[in-house]
Amino acid sequence: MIEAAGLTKRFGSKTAVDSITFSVQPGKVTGFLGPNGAGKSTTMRLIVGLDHPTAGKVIVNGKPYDRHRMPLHEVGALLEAKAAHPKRSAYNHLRAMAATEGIPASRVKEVIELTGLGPAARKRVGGFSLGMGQRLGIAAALLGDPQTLILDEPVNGLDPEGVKWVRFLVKGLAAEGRTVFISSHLMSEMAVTADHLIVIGRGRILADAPIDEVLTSGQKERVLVRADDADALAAAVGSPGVEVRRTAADELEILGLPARSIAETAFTRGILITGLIPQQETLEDAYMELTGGEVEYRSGPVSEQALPAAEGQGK
Ligand SMILES: Nc1ncnc2c1ncn2[C@@H]1O[C@H](COP(=O)(O)OP(=O)(O)OP(=O)(O)O)[C@@H](O)[C@H]1O
Repeated sequence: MIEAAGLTKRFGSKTAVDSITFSVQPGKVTGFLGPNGAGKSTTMRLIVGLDHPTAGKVIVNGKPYDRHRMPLHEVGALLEAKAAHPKRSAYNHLRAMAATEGIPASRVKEVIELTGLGPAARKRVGGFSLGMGQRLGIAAALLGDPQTLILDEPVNGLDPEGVKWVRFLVKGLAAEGRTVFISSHLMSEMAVTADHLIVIGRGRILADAPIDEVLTSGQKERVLVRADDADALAAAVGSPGVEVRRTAADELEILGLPARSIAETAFTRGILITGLIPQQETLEDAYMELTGGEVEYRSGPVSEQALPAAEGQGK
């Protein structure tokens, strides 16, 4: 179990993590979701003692991370891919880690098998793709067969097969009663992987609830309606709590009323409805609703002048 209380981290004038309190329970996958710069990695680094809080505290399995005598057996963490020495082979990297806590070579072989690293295990880590680096990071996290796993964006760089594999792996680990805390900026991934979600934006917790609750909270019914006289319909349905947007000359998007009551209103006013389509709120809509005001880096329109420079980057 992970328990944070008033956890705060400031870098100069920047507050990366702003007095957050939460607990991550064993036996389920808890997703840690938030846009870029929300404070996910910083929180995870605080949990495993790689950074020290400015205020508040966080404990794992009852103690601060660095008070555990055999931390690899307590907490496995994937914090940044390719944390290994580039000239070392994956096998030697894992062996060296294992040696620090007396973990046998047989376990190193096991995690290599488990993470599909087999064919690359003797190759230098420096030549690894992002995906292979992620697999190695996950192998390292699993080495001590820990009760708690903390994985920062584990599907980053993985191919679809790899993404599925991570999903299956973390669900299996949670089903064994372990605590699994996994960060992502992708709602779609969390929706199929996590049982519980903690949503963070600008260092603050925006939601902390079972996944189904997060996905359905704050949803307003949304219906797309086509009518011969859209103006008359807009006037007829207008009331506090109902939002009406004009999407075309004969089309309205109505929020806050079920389709049936729109149809009834139109019927009693003699307005002909030619289309009535209830809209499903997408996962991304739910996510945007939660994090909308809390995004640090917002995409803007790409100007034509900006394009050549952007193309030149990374070459
Ligand atoms: N060492 C540091 N020095 C200064 N600012 C930092 C440092 N580490 C993180 N920050 C800032 O703290 C904020 C939170 O960063 P963090 O990396 O924790 O976010 P994140 O949610 O993990 O984002 P991403 O999804 O982009 O990895 C950002 O504004 C970031 O620029």
